[in-house]
Parts: sequence; structure tokens; C-alpha cells
Amino acid sequence: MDLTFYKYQGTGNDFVVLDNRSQEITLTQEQVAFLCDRRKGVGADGLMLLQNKEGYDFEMVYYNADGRVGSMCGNGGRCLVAFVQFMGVVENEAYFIASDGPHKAYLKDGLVHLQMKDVDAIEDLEEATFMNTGSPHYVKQVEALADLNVFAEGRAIRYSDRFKAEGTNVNFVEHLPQNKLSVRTYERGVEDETFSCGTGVTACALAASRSGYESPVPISVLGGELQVSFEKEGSGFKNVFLIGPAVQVFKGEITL
Ligand SMILES: N[C@H](CCC[C@H](N)C(=O)O)C(=O)O
Repeated sequence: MDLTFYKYQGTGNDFVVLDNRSQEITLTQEQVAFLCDRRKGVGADGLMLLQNKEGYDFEMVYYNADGRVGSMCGNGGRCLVAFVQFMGVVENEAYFIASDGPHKAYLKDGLVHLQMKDVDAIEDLEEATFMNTGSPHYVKQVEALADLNVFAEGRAIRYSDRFKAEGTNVNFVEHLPQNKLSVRTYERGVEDETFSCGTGVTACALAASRSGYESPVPISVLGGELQVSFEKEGSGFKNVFLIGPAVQVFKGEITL
């Protein structure tokens, strides 16, 4: 099978994007893993299929780099919105369905604003918090984030008794002055540190709001700058938006 693919990146979280509106593409777990392989394939943290869905502008189907169907990916969602605008499917606004439900998004001043699911509950753990922002996220506040071994520490938590069956993404967040955060993330399904995780920084911003952080929260990640805006509602959050750039890197062809 000959495939035309696009490569996108959002703050360094990178994706292979395939237009499957004709429904001609079906990929095995091995084929997705091959396309995401950085040495033997195209190379990406994840792969997305753009599909049609009645009642929506499009459907987002997301796979992790290991080839398994993933849960919601915030940076991937932002990249897919940029892709559908590039393909002429939408102009500046989109309404789509992903694994965690419907999402609204719009483009403004070159940034993609993606509405994330409402978050009802943040679970308090002994030294961290845990929540689902479309994907599961463990959030641990640290100091000296730059010196942390995110791979080793993240991996230990991801494979701990509580999380080893389902897995979790693991975020380490440093609280900086002036309402700013710095975040590094170990991603499930990539099983490594990535340069950015959209659902992860969303979780970090919501967790930080409990220490007085106010919307919008600017967040530095290894691959750039993101923002998260939100409204508090009781112990939960609504109107949560992930805001940042999404860039087409190249288009290519590959034979499977
Ligand atoms: N990079 C993604 C998260 C992917 C989710 C995945 N790693 C999982 O939970 O299995 C993001 O920007 O939100």
C-alpha cells in the first residue's frame, strides 16, 4: 500500500498524519509502530487518522508510537485542526469528535485554541495529584526540573503497582514566579520523555490553580511555549483550552 503522509509538530510533540476520509487506510499495530519508528520509519510520538463523522467536521483517531490506540492527545488535536484547515475542510473553527468526546477548536493569531474535556475531579495522592484530561495524568511538583531524570523517574511511576496495568503519563512541574509553569513529561505509549504533552500541561495548569495559579497559565516545555485557560466550577473545571502553535513540517510518501 502506498501512503501519502504529512508530518506535523506542536511544541515538539510530533505526529504522522494520514487523510483517511476515503476510509481506504487500515493499519495494523505493527504498521503504526513502523511509521512512528525514528530509525526505521518516518518517526513520531504518535499517528493520527483524519476521518469523516456525521454531525462533526471530522473525527480524530489517535495512536501512540507503540502502535496502540491512544486516548486523547492535546497537541495531536491541535495539529489535526491545523491540518484540516490546510486541507480546506474548515476555515477558522472546527467541531470534531475524538476518543474522549466532542471538541471545539479555533485558530487565532497563528495559534490553535483547542477545547479540552471538562475535568470534574482531581485525585490527591501522597506526593502528587492524578486526573484525566482526556488521557490519564500523574502530576508531581518538583524543584530544579532541568536536572531531573524524567525518563527514570517517570518510568518508575508509570510501572508502579498502581499504574502498571493501564499505564499513565507522568508530568513533573516546577512552579515559577509570575503565574508561570515549566513542565516535562514521560509519555505512556511512547515510553519515553517527549518534548511536550498537551493533555499533560493541561493537567499541570489545573493542579496549579489549586495553589493560586490563575487562568491563563503560560507553560514552558522542552519544545516551546503553551498556554492553558480554564474556568473553575466547584472542585472541577470547565471551558478548558489548550493554546499553542501547530506546524506542518513536510509531506511524504511511503510504501507499506
Ligand atoms: N502527547 C499527548 C498525549 C498522548 C496520550 C498518550 N501518551 C496516552 O495517554 O496514552 C498530548 O499532547 O496530550
